[in-house]
Amino acid sequence: MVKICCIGAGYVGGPTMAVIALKCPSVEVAVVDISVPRINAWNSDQLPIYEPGLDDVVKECRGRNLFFSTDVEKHVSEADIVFVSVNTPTKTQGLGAGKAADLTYWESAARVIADVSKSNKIVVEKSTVPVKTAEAIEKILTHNSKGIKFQILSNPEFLAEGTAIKDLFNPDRVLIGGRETPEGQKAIQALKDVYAHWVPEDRILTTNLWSAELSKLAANAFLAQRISSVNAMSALCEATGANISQVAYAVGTDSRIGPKFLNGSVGFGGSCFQKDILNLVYICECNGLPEVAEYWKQVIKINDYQKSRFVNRVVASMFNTVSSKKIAILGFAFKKDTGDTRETPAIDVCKGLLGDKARLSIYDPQVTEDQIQRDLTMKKFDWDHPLHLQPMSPTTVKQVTVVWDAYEATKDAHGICILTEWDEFKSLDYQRIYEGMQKPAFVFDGRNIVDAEKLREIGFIVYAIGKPLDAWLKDMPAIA
Ligand SMILES: NC(=O)C1=CN([C@@H]2O[C@H](COP(=O)(O)OP(=O)(O)OC[C@H]3O[C@@H](n4cnc5c(N)ncnc54)[C@H](O)[C@@H]3O)[C@@H](O)[C@H]2O)C=CC1
Ligand SMILES: O=C(O)[C@H]1O[C@H](OP(=O)(O)OP(=O)(O)OC[C@H]2O[C@@H](n3ccc(=O)[nH]c3=O)[C@H](O)[C@@H]2O)[C@H](O)[C@@H](O)[C@@H]1O
Repeated sequence: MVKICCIGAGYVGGPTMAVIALKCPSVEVAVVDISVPRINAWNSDQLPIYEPGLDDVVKECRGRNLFFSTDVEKHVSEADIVFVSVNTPTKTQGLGAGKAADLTYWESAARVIADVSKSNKIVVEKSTVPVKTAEAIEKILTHNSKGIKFQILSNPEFLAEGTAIKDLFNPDRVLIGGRETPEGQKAIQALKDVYAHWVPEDRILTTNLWSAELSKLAANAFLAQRISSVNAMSALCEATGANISQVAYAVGTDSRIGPKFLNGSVGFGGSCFQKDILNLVYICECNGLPEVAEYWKQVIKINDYQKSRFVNRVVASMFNTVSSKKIAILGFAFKKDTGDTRETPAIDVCKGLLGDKARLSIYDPQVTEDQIQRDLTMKKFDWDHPLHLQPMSPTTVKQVTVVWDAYEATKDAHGICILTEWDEFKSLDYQRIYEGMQKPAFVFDGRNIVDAEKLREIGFIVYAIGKPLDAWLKDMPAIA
């Protein structure tokens, strides 16, 4: 029986391994992590991450051929294939701080593999890493091993949160990069055999190591670039009276461009787009390509611009001050169907409003008060370290309350900011909400999910990203 061990039981390691266990009953899969609470949660009824469909997959396999454990050494030493799916956050200190990927967790995982291995192994990079990481890992493994042979493969993950199980069941492609030697090709074939249990052969792409590593960074950069492109257009739409949904539809019907991923928004978030582009920028700079670095940097600059533009709209339209005004924040997660808040645009928007002394009442169906308080007090990039290594939040932001209902959040509020596209925000009773609010009552839709015309009929002043502006907003220009 093939034995797989995955180091890192996070958003990628957990769901990916659960699906491998489901689709390959003849393979034994152990997911290990240094975080005891995380492993305990994987072994309980309350999984550590919210992901539609994940509970059912875990329930079916856990205890059969899927195991979660903190005994990293035991499971690594027994495995034929070791996936490494630890976090690779942006460095906060030292060389490359604020840009380069922090490979501390990766390196410590590689050292454990080198220390405890007693048989040859295939080591699979599942984390997103800088190009050429495999070479560094090879050095750690070969310098510390006692004649044991390791083959390194790059097998980046393309799942998106909120649709992870769907994406894993039916991936656009699985990418496997390896050495172009007979041993390298044999390792590629062994990993291909695992995926071939459910992924059609023509969707399993094989490349050399560096192409696989770079393709992952490139894919995220292209996806984020689309959002920054549409968001840049949204600013121009507001200035000219064009409508971003109509423009995006007209552009996306060109089959060379395609309709997906063209929704204007308050900005992209999530643990990876910004981190991976910063990493790409750093690699370009290190390779003497400042023009290429500058090109990709712009994707992040537009994203930051979009978030501050949104805050400025809110403040400008409420008579240039939100001091002591209650603003309801609907949605804090970086997208719907996840409780993940890493790099969520809500953090920047809330901080911007707090900077103007607003009082915030926040509601998100999946994010806890503790998480929101941590996010609003944590330093940049700290959120991507394992929870037990994050600094404890000694202070709470007093002007913030977290409530468990959208109606409670909006009661007596002066304005509402919709920051996550949760479906339930589309069908709220906005008439009831309007009646309970201060007047004039504002809705700032950062996700274009409400029916702005209906809300205007109720009496709201509505701002929606990239849509023609209300007369009120036209009279109150926001300088970003
Ligand atoms: N979150 C996502 O949707 C996607 C993430 N990725 C990439 O996958 C990687 C992992 O991301 P996430 O799963 O989101 O991170 P995560 O933070 O949810 O999980 C990483 C886990 O690794 C554990 N860990 C760290 N060092 C360890 C060690 N030495 N031994 C054992 N466990 C260790 C941590 O305790 C943590 O539980 C990152 O490189 C990310 O860029 C790729 C595609 C999608
Ligand atoms: O490497 C990763 O971590 C993953 O990053 C993204 O997945 P994820 O961040 O989970 O979610 P997305 O659906 O890509 O959304 C990212 C952000 O962009 C925003 N977005 C997305 C689409 C769009 O049209 N407009 C828009 O603003 C979302 O609201 C969200 O804040 C990629 O889609 C995955 O392929 C990749 O594996």
